[in-house]
Parts: sequence; C-alpha cells; structure tokens
Amino acid sequence: MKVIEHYDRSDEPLISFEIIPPKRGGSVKKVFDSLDQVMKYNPPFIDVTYHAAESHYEELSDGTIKRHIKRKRPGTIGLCAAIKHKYGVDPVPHLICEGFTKEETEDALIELNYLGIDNVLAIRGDKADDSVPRIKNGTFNQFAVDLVDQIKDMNSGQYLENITNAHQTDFCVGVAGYPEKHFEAPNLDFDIQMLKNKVDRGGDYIVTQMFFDNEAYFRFVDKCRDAGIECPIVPGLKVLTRDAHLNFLPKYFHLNIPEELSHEVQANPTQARSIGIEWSAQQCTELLEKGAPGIHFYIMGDPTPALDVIEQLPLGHEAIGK
Ligand SMILES: NC(=O)C1=CN([C@@H]2O[C@H](COP(=O)(O)OP(=O)(O)OC[C@H]3O[C@@H](n4cnc5c(N)ncnc54)[C@H](O)[C@@H]3O)[C@@H](O)[C@H]2O)C=CC1
Ligand SMILES: Nc1nc(=O)c2c([nH]1)NC[C@@H]1CN(c3ccc(C(=O)N[C@@H](CCC(=O)O)C(=O)O)cc3)CN21
Repeated sequence: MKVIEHYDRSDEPLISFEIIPPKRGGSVKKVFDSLDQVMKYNPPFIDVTYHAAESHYEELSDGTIKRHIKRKRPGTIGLCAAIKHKYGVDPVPHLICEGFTKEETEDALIELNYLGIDNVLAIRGDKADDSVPRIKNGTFNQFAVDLVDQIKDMNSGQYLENITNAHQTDFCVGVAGYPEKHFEAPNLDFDIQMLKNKVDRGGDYIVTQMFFDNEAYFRFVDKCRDAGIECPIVPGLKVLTRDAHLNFLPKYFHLNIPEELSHEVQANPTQARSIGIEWSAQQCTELLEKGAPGIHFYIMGDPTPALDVIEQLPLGHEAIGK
C-alpha cells in the first residue's frame, strides 16, 4: 500500500521508522533484530536510506595518491524486498540524485516495480567532501525535484528513451522538508518555495528533518500551509542519547538544540539517554496533541531509545498494534 494511503485511511497518528543498511561486510541479522523489536508497534512503513559511493585516498610508498571508490552501505533494494516479504510491512527505499545517473535511477525504479514496492522517498543526497566526482557517462538529476519528475514520468509511462506503450509505474513519492531550513537555502521562505515545487510536481507527502524544538515544526507547517502546500507534513524525530550528540547533530544535520536541553545534558552527561528520551516523549506528546499526522523515528541502527519514547505515549490501537 502507498504511504499516502496509510495517512489518508488512518484515524490514528502513524508511527514509522527509518533504518540504515549495514556497512559492507556487515550482517543483515542485526537489522532484523531491530525490526523484530519495532514490529510490536505495527509500523505502517519502514524507510531504508540509500548511499552513493564515496572516494577514499591512499598515499602509496612513492608518494603518489591512489583513489578508491567504494559504496559503504550497499543493499537498500534487497533490504526493502526482505522487509516486505519477511514482515509484510511497506518498505520505503530512499532514492538520491547524488552519485547516480538518471539511467541507474531508472533501473532501480524498475527493480522496485518488479518487487511490488510502490513507495520511494526522493531526495538529493548529501554532497559529501569525499563524494565521487561525476565522471560517469549519463545524465544526472541535480535537485530532488528533478528526481520527482523522473519518477512521475515513469508513472505516466515515459522512460528516458522513448518506448511506445511502456508500463506505467505507480510510485507514491515522499520528499524532505526542513523546519529549520536546509543549510544551503538562503532563507526559509526560499526553501519552502523549493519544497512547494517538489509537491506541485508530484510529491505526495513530506517528512521533516529531525528537530528538538516543536515550535520550529509548528511554524514551518504554518508557513507551508500559507504557501499552499496541503499534503501531510510528518515530523521526523531522532532521540538524543549521548552528550556527544550536542555537537554531532548540529554539525551533520544543521539543526538547533534548545538551550534547556543542552544545559540539562551538559549538567548530567551520564544521564544523556534518559534526558533525551524524556525530551522526545514530551515532543511527541505535544506533536500528537496538536494534530501531527504521525511520528517518523530515525532509529538507524538502534531502535531502543525510540521504543522507550513510544512506551510513554498515549497512542491508540492502530498506531501501536495493541
Ligand atoms: N532520509 C534521508 O536520507 C534524508 C536526507 N536528507 C539530506 O538532505 C539534503 C537535501 O536533500 P533534499 O531536501 O532532497 O534536496 P533538494 O534538492 O530539495 O534541496 C537541496 C537544497 O537546494 C535548494 N534548491 C532546491 N531546488 C533548487 C533550485 N531549483 N534552485 C536553487 N536551489 C534549489 C533547496 O532550497 C535546498 O537548500 C540531502 O543532502 C539529503 O541527503 C534530508 C532528509 C532526509
Ligand atoms: N543531511 C541529512 N542526511 C541524511 O542522510 C539524513 C538526514 N539529513 N536527515 C534524516 C535522516 C536521518 N539520518 C541519519 C543518518 C545517520 C545517523 C547516525 O549515524 N547517527 C549516529 C551517529 C553515529 C556516530 O556517532 O557516528 C548517532 O549516534 O546518532 C542518524 C540519522 C539519515 N537522514
């Protein structure tokens, strides 16, 4: 079933999760162990991140530099197929522009279609310093909106080359939104216009970047509505569990940590996990009271903090599968 149908049909807020594939050489068992734990809560869908190849440089004994190109976390599509068939839950693979040609993306969409997977999250992808320069032959999607166009084209039977009577796929497309602005955008209004483009061109729902201050989410939703964006805007949350997150999360995700939270963690660094869980539970309670369509938890490799949060929430039957 499509993610947008889950939101349209449910009377209860939906609790969903996002995971990351294991590093190359890792075992899928750890992922299944995580998923076994979250299944108790009947997630309607599970997102699986997608990762491009990265460059690594090695200095050889003669002083020359050798470049190695490696995809650190392969396996998104296989993992999605496994989730669908092992748990009967709708997987949402991420598709990214960075590092992939449109031709590779078309092939990935064909694989997904054959697997009966009809949801994707269309994002641009992080422009890492060590991303692989575009030396491949082919065309590239520059922004997430270009990827949305490509997916919607396939939904109307338009492939990259002209194919008469081509099969029309039927993907539901999620896109990313930034309550505290994407760091490259000059201002929030500009970023919201770019978000509106993604929705106008076929994005069915929005999942937000993580945030720790609900006011940022509520302001963002108001501004999106004022800009004419009508689709569900799902808050994405990560539970802070370590004092190191005070630096790590702003650095990697360009977000603000409220003073009250950072002071509390700095005063009791060994209690970071319980402080973070308490903070997140309060965030969720207010978000749900004020009508958020659900919560999307970024659990990545470890579901336990998010599950501790969920246990504290006043959720109904459908949302928590009790
Ligand atoms: N779940 C995940 O894996 C998520 C990953 N991300 C990461 O966040 C980053 C951004 O991804 P998206 O939001 O999908 O990218 P996007 O392409 O929608 O926007 C990226 C930036 O470009 C700007 N922009 C968009 N269209 C533009 C245009 N036509 N002209 C000028 N500027 C334009 C936007 O304002 C924004 O600052 C990526 O690096 C992505 O990997 C974000 C959320 C979720
Ligand atoms: N810019 C951006 N890139 C992303 O890939 C991304 C977002 N934003 N926002 C939404 C989700 C959340 N994502 C992630 C990705 C990795 C971790 C992660 O590895 N967290 C560990 C870090 C471990 C370490 O210390 O290295 C953690 O402890 O939080 C968390 C969220 C992926 N997504």
